[in-house]
Amino acid sequence: MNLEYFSMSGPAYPLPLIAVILSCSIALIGLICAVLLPSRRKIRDWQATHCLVTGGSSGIGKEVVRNLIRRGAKEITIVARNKAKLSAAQKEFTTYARSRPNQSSAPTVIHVLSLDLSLDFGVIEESINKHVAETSAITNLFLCAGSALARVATDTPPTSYHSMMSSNFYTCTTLIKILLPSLAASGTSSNPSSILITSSAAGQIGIYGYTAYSASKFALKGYSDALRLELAGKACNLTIAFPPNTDTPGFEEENKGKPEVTKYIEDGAGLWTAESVGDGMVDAVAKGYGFKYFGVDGWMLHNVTAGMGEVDNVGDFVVQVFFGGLLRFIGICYGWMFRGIAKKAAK
Ligand SMILES: CCCCCCCCCCCCCCC[C@@H](O)[C@@H](N)CO
Repeated sequence: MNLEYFSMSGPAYPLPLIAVILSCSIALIGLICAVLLPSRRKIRDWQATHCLVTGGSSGIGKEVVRNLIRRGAKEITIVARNKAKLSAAQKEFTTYARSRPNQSSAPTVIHVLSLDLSLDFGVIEESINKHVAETSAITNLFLCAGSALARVATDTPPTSYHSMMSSNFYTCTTLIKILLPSLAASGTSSNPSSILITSSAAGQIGIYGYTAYSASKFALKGYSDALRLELAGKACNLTIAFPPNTDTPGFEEENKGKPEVTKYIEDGAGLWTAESVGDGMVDAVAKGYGFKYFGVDGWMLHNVTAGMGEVDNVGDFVVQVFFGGLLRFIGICYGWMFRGIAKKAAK
């Protein structure tokens, strides 16, 4: 080999050297990713699924159900408390399923289950088991139920911490405890079962006015990081989603009494439609992604808060390993800005 070719003396010579170094680095990163990143299993046959969706009668959950119908899910069970809302949703979804274009399979069968997920574990377990016995085993779990309270700590009643944990966190842990054994057993490598947990962008960053809400959504992140390890080697995918503000009836409700500082900070990430969030979440589940974030802010937040969590694609691996410092710097600047806003409001 003519070493002069690589000498740094001429202006054109470094180029081949840079190209070699770049190709070797890309090959090395590719190799590391291929060996270390968990392999993603796609859901290929929705016609073999029975999806259980919590909060499926309105907001993001409703859009999740509509998306599953369009994908041709065989059965969907919607769990919610309000019987009237449930039966209206069942009617609406059944009509939607029958009118789905390009039907190559039977329309989705819609079941409803009226259940208060804050009840005792035993009561919920009995009701779910009875429903499964009357229908079929649940293969895909979509945990979309939840609520938000936006109050500063001094205005947050102690009971609200319990109610936030109850509606956002325990609803998930209870259903996963009941259904995990059958979910793990029903998945195969060509058609894995799946669990979707809905956290929030406020489950990645503590936001002014969300002491109780952020805490309950952060809890889901810790829980899912631990659960992901338990699922290693099982044909059951776990996806956790971190939506920003979403235009739903629940959002309208939470805005009543929300501190102005909270509104100002969260408005920065925009207001997403329930349809785009619901579709995005089901798409991530279908593709077997471990994490679902929304927009550029979501992308930055996900990568800057990755910590010791798993990486599920090459892009995130490269960003977290090589640009982590830069993102952290941007994060610190955002932090200064949020602090400045809160200080100004305090005055
Ligand atoms: C490294 C860069 C970091 C970028 C930070 C961007 C911050 C964006 C803050 C987004 C807040 C969204 C909060 C969502 C709250 C909803 O879950 C809640 N309102 C429920 O409806």
